[in-house]
Amino acid sequence: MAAIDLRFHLHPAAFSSVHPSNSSAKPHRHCPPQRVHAAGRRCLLRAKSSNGHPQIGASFSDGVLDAKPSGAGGPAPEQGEHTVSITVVGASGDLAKKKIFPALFALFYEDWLPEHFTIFGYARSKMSDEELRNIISMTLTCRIDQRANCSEKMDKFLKRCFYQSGQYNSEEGFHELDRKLTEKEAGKLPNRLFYLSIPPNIFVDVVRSASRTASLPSGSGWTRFIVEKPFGRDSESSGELTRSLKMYLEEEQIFRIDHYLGKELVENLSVLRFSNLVFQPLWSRDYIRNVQLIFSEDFGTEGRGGYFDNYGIIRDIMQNHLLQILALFAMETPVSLAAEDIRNEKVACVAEQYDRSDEKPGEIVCYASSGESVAIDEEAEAGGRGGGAVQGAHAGREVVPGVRGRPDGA
Ligand SMILES: NC(=O)C1=CN([C@@H]2O[C@H](COP(=O)(O)OP(=O)(O)OC[C@H]3O[C@@H](n4cnc5c(N)ncnc54)[C@H](OP(=O)(O)O)[C@@H]3O)[C@@H](O)[C@H]2O)C=CC1
Ligand SMILES: O=C1O[C@H](COP(=O)(O)O)[C@@H](O)[C@H](O)[C@H]1O
Repeated sequence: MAAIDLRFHLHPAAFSSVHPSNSSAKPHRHCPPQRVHAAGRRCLLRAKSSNGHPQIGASFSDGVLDAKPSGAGGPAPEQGEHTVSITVVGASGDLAKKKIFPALFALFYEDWLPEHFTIFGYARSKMSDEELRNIISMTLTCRIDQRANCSEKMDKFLKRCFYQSGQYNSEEGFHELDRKLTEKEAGKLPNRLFYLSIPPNIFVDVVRSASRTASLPSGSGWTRFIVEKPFGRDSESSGELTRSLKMYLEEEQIFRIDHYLGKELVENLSVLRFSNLVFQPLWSRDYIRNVQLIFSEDFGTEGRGGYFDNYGIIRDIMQNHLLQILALFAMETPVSLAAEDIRNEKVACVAEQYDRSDEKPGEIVCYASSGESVAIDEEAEAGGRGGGAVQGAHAGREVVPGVRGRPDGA
């Protein structure tokens, strides 16, 4: 069976400016991390997101789905019962089935969803509410610590799930969705979230149609959109995507998601680094010789062939998921855990790799599939070899926009 195996190799010299071996070279900025303690639950890092909402909160725990008045779409009313409607656009797809519905169920199971909520699936495929429920129920698991009353909870959850079929680029389907959402909101103070679980080439169509017909009027609750990566295939198309989205939305309404940042192991990386006196002094090129971030899947491209042909596996997971982990691993201590400060340190760290590639020591080496090393370099970029698909056991050279490096000895 074909497998995908990408390695991200970080040379120790990457630490050189980040953690100078001569500690007098740069004053060390100390910032103890703050954590949010959710009663009875694990500790979460508190980080403010770039659009003003708490970063963890932006993943549903506070201010987003608990329907407190906040966010774009006008101030939500202060009093009365609130309700939140979550529409998963692309509900028939892989991500929706594998991750989004199970994640929503996990939130429901742990009582993180507000009392009044409704979930809608939206896609072109024709299906009834019952058919959607059947599909969803196959992937729901009680993956949480306590599994008590799991099937009972699943039934309750599924009863709150509905389906609306429609096109992405026409307003008709979204009109009908709006009608059904209004019916379910039943006079409560509404808030609406649209999760775009669709290929990126139709993001703007959906935002245009949904914002015109199914978003809440100003003065009512908020309307927000979660956008999945990839955010374009290079910086030009990424800028174009943002400009297009902003024709219909305020920045505060747009939430860009990288689900790797929500993985417990990745979240814990910051805790491990900045909360441990044992590790802090050791986290430098003096003590770490080699770091490899390995992305490995034990299955083939499955339904992703067309997508990989357009974007490539490197754009799919490397210049987002793996680069984020690399940055969290190698960045200098941020002045605070506000998202802007973390982002600034990540950018500095990645820019450092870029700047140092001419001096040889800073390097990012990528191995695709069978272990063949893939240099991310300017020469490849100039040659225009971008975005080839990684399928089966062999991979071509690919270009990561804005990142370059060299393999050992090159
Ligand atoms: N799959 C994953 O694990 C992850 C995916 N992502 C991102 O999430 C998004 C969705 O991914 P995924 O669910 O895998 O994608 P899918 O290819 O499964 O597409 C989702 C749905 O979109 C509709 N669709 C697919 N292709 C087209 C098209 N060319 N034109 C119009 N509609 C189309 C289909 O629904 P219908 O025909 O019923 O309308 C499909 O069920 C992508 O941006 C991807 O990069 C991010 C992280 C992980
Ligand atoms: O973003 C993506 O990630 C998944 C892998 O996610 P994981 O949480 O299962 O590790 C990958 O399969 C998909 O192609 C990509 O778009």
